[in-house]
Amino acid sequence: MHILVTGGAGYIGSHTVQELLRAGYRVTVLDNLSRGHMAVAQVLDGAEFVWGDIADRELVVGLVRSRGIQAVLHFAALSLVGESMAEPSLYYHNNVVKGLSLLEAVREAEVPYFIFSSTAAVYGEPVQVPIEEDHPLAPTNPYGATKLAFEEALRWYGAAYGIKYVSLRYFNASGADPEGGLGEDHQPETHLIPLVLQAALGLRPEVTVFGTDYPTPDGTCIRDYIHVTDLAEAHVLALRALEGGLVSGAYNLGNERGYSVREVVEVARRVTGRDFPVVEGARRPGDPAVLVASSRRIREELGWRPRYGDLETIVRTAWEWHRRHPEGYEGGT
Ligand SMILES: NC(=O)c1ccc[n+]([C@@H]2O[C@H](COP(=O)([O-])OP(=O)(O)OC[C@H]3O[C@@H](n4cnc5c(N)ncnc54)[C@H](O)[C@@H]3O)[C@@H](O)[C@H]2O)c1
Ligand SMILES: O=c1ccn([C@@H]2O[C@H](COP(=O)(O)OP(=O)(O)O[C@H]3O[C@H](CO)[C@@H](O)[C@H](O)[C@H]3O)[C@@H](O)[C@H]2O)c(=O)[nH]1
Repeated sequence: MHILVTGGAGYIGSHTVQELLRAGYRVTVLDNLSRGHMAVAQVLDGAEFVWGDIADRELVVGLVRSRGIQAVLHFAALSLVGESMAEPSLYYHNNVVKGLSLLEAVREAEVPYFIFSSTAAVYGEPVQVPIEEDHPLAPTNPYGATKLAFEEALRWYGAAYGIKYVSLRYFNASGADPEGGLGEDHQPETHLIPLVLQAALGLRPEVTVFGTDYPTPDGTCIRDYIHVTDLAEAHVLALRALEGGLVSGAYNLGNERGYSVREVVEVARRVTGRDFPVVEGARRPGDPAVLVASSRRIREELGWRPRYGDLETIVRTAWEWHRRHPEGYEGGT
């Protein structure tokens, strides 16, 4: 089966392309490189890379028809909570307007299967933890709102046009390919674990804790960190399940265990054996206090089992990559 992966030059998309290739799928990546890395193509040399935009409907329809594509895995998006609060227009345009254009191309070319990268941010501030899939959907930031808008469009397109889909609601993706070829490299970096590791490498003077007055045991935000390879494997499972007749729907993906910002810093100090300055700062607008998943549904229905579930392992795999690629992909693969 031939798969189109949008955003496959980015962090989670590239790790998923690797798992798809290992599982024997043929893969074409579509990425406009607005946030991704051409160097990923050297690591994933079994995949075809096409430089283009998801909103280029003619290009997408042409790729689907010429390659006989049967499934689209849609990672391409802007995905930073803070940036979305400052620039909602960017987020509505890229994630919703361009996303809908992609969906139109998928409908026109009659692609049967679709997997969407959704997010814990669709839930907003949890009314109960761990969060199950039927938790109210009330995003607290434009990023989550745009992801929810696309999820809903997909649901209605699925019902009306017969597209079989899965929306995977990831919690905090982290870690790096344990075999060392792929890692996390965002420019600028805003994610906690790579920032902490860059501080441990001496590439940043300090780490700032965003908010110490949250209603949590140590006052800092709690998140559920999930290894990127475990996420990637969930896509392969979801794809196989769709091929086997799975009913469309949404699944959470997290480790069902929350860590505070301070706990992440402590784990990073232990794993790296290095100390670095940590300063306390203001809250970052749009951040919910606690996000912890229940992944019961995907475990029970698709048999998903995380292989790299504990935070030390997650941070260790990320550390291995950052140590070898202090300047990210631009420093060479
Ligand atoms: N990183 C996380 O913790 C996390 C958590 C939940 C959900 N997600 C979702 O997972 C997906 C991937 O996240 P990531 O961290 O790998 O992000 P990323 O920025 O590393 O990758 C996104 C890729 O999409 C590409 N892209 C963006 N807009 C495009 C467009 N219009 N046309 C073509 N390509 C385009 C970028 O160039 C980039 O390579 C996103 O949809 C994100 O919302 C991420
Ligand atoms: O310098 C920093 C960076 C982050 N944080 C905190 O660390 C936590 C994690 O932040 P970050 O790594 O930026 O991830 P999130 O903002 O939680 O968002 C990620 O996880 C979401 C799902 O939970 C996804 O939807 C998003 O795409 C993805 O970026 C948050 O509480 C931040 O406030 C800090 O305290 N200091």
